[in-house]
Amino acid sequence: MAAFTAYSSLLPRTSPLTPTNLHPSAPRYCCFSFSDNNNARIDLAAAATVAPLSVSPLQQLHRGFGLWAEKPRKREFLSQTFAVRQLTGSLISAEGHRFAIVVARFNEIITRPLLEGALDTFKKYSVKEENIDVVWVPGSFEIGLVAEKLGKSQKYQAVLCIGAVIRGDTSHYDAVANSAASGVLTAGLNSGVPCIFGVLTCDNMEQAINRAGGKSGNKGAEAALTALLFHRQPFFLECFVVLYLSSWSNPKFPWLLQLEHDDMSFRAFLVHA
Ligand SMILES: Nc1c(NC[C@H](O)[C@H](O)[C@H](O)CO)[nH]c(=O)[nH]c1=O
Ligand SMILES: CC(=O)[C@@H](O)COP(=O)(O)O
Repeated sequence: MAAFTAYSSLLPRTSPLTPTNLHPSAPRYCCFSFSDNNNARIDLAAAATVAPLSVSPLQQLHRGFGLWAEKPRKREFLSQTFAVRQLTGSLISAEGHRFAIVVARFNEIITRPLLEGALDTFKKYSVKEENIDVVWVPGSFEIGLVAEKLGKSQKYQAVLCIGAVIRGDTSHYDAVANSAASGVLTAGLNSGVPCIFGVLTCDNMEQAINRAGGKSGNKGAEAALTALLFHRQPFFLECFVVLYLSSWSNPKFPWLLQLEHDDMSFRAFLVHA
């Protein structure tokens, strides 16, 4: 049970708590799936009870939004947040995690060292080579399309996007750079999987060289670190529960969502200030 900390990563792809047929008074059944710290997936068929938090001491204690998990018998406190929430990712070991990298061939002299920087970083954090898929695309303009497909495949914890857009004589630069940025953003939003923006947008080749392992570091390595950190954000878990609750509950009332399972119970609370 100790594996379920605030840093447990809920896989956002799962969790069909269907708000359509919910009523606050009745217990509901749902399927909840998340991973422990070793990323072993655990699927819980859980009974979800949703009830108003009418008890005022609880309300005072838990103002804001938070969640915790506990063993029914031990009441072991695992994670809880109060009105001021601090959500961080964890950077311990990413062994067993899978990542995809989409990399643009255009300006390969820059994108290849960015890719190598990313691969080095993944290796440092124990991501196995066989758990990394690299997909080459013609240019940065094409990255978003492929990133979205990879994200939607639900095979990866994050999709890292690498490219290098270098200014020429015309306004073409702006079109490619902006499309790459919005493509990667859209891929993340549409797939629910973190799509990390590791696309350089430089005024000249010198700036690009400096950022591909030169005097300004390696932005591919930095982007890989972001992928490692971001996919462990408990944010996904909380975000999901908030969406679920807010889709039907009356905002004037606080609610408690409780998911019961043989081994543990999992609760989220939402108390409007
Ligand atoms: N000029 C740059 C491009 N241009 C190519 C486009 O990305 C795209 O492949 C083409 O327009 C076909 O759709 N790509 C880069 O990654 N960097 C550039 O500087
Ligand atoms: C992305 C670019 O700006 C570049 O490759 C295109 O150069 P140009 O504007 O000189 O056609």
